[in-house]
Amino acid sequence: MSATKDKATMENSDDEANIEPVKANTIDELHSLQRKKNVTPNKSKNDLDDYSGQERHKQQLESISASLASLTRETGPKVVRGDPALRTQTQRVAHVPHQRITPTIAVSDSALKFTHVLYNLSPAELYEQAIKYEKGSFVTSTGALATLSGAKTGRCPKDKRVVKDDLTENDLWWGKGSPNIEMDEHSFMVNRERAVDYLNSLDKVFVNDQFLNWDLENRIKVRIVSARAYHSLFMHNMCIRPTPEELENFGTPDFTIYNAGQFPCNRYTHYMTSSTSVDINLARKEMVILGTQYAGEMKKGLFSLMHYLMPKRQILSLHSGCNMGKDGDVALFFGLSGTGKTTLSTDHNRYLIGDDEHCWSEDGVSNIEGGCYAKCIDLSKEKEPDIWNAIKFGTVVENVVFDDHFRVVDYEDKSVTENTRAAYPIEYIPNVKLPCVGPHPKNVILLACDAFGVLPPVSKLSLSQTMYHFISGYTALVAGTEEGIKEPQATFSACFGAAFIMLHPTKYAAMLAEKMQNHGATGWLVNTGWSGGSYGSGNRIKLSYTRKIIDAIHSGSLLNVEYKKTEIFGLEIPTELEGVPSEILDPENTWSDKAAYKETLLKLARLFKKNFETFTDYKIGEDNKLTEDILAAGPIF
Ligand SMILES: Nc1ncnc2c1ncn2[C@@H]1O[C@H](COP(=O)(O)OP(=O)(O)OP(=O)(O)O)[C@@H](O)[C@H]1O
Ligand SMILES: O=C([O-])CC(=O)C(=O)O
Ligand SMILES: [Ca+2]
Ligand SMILES: [Mn+2]
Repeated sequence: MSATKDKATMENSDDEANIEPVKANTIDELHSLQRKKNVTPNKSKNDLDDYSGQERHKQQLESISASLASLTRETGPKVVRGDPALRTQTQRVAHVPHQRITPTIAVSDSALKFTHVLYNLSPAELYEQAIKYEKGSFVTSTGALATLSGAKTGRCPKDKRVVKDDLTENDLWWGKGSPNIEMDEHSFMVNRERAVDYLNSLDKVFVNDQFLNWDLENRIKVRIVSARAYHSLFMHNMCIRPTPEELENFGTPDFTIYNAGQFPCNRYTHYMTSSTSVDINLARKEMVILGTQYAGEMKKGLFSLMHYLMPKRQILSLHSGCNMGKDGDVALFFGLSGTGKTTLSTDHNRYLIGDDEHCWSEDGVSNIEGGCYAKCIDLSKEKEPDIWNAIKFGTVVENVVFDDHFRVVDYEDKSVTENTRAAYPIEYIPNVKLPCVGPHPKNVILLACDAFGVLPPVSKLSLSQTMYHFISGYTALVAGTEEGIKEPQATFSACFGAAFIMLHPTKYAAMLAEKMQNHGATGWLVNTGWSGGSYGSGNRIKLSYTRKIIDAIHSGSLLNVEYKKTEIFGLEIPTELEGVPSEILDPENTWSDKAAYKETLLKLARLFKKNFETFTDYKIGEDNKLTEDILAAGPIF
């Protein structure tokens, strides 16, 4: 060790004459040389040098200040760009001399301080912020940023509120089964003020200006104001990232999220039932988050917004994955959480358009997002190589456990939660389709993870069956996976995303039926759940088998095989499929106890029937015949 050091010193002294003297007098000056100025992506080369650059910069700060404005005080806070802790940075120079107002009686304490705005920071900058200031932030062995989302490790649908006003009273779906729990405008403003005051009380906030929807004609500009680098990096990955030019001309956002998740709502506020509240106000084009730091609330809040805005433009919003084959054949993958949208749309032989949220317009499909949000529990390199490899620098991994020294993530560890997640930019998947748009779908695949083990691994659906299952939105997961065997829990979630829809499910269903009819798409029901018995006696269908099934759907080969009809559900099932043992194609074969099979099948059929009762009074679109067909397409017993 010391020998090497001596050698190095000697070599250095030999060369000494050739070495330039350090261009700094102090260590701080040396550090300041490390960072090149004016190469931040959101400044063009002449920005800040010329008048228009300064003007744009000023407008941007004013816009952010307006976003953060209190509605009971007169003005927005004084905002300035840059991290208050970084003394040597150029950004520290306050470019807002015009805002130097003398305090008057109407100005509150928060208007006397500057709120530093960290505007569209890069992943590297956000890593530094997270590691420095947010407990539980670590770099993993593959370079991802591990974070903790706090007490909430999943969404809180019971705490979601939507403002009921003249605009939304008739438009939206309210009441039984609806995810839209009402609140009034005043209570929204109470929560908004609380969030804004909290954010303004901080030294710094993160602001992301980004886009939703790859369909340029229907792109939505969103601004996310948050207090955590974790939230900013998550949204950087999940929304569409603007180019420097697009950011410069961003202008006023169409929708703004105030994420004050560290701070609770006040339970004495009308309509609040816990200290968590996730509030959407469509008229104000705003969303407020209090009392939960789970980042998925932002992603799915924006999805709710799209479920309102897009149908108004005759565009169908879909809780689905989407990919495209080499020949341009597009498939949609609908399904509730954990049924395989991300896993199956990420397919090494196909182009990924998106894993979770899409739009289907007159022109075809488009992804709403700029990233993917994959479940990580039990993630394995050989089964899901593309997702595995996407967990690298820039990716946020939430609530995973890793070893103390090498920071190698143990994907099997559920110590924090079973809902561990990775959020990465979509281009981290090698065969992504950029821009994330495609032609009209050829196949519409409905995924259900049936822990009862009675649904066939694959069935071909008629249009009315597709609509019946789309409106039902069935899956069955196992409640507690640890303490012994528990009964599977059936979940019905209309349109495979009842938590996010805004209008009545039949509105989306009618649009889907029309689009599928017009474009000749085929519907399929794929069970990614149990086979050979219910949870406890059977096993989850091997992912490799499901992939073979999906391959046969994509290639069209499954259209040309022999089918037989199942009893009760009346599903058309293939008798043979290459690469999949024929006996598993009919679930009845895989149950040793035939009576138990029949009983479980009937039990599930009754659950379907009961769930559908709420929809029997509704007409699907203008077509009476279709409505009748859909009602007849359910289980018969
Ligand atoms: N046969 C199978 N088919 C699909 N997924 C399977 C299968 N067997 C096991 N899995 C596992 O099930 C999970 C499916 O999760 P995935 O992330 O794809 O859900 P998702 O539908 O995208 O849900 P969300 O909307 O919550 O993101 C993965 O962890 C995957 O490894
Ligand atoms: O929103 C989330 O937390 C995860 C998700 O994609 C879903 O539940 O559909
Ligand atoms: Ca997913
Ligand atoms: Mn989802």
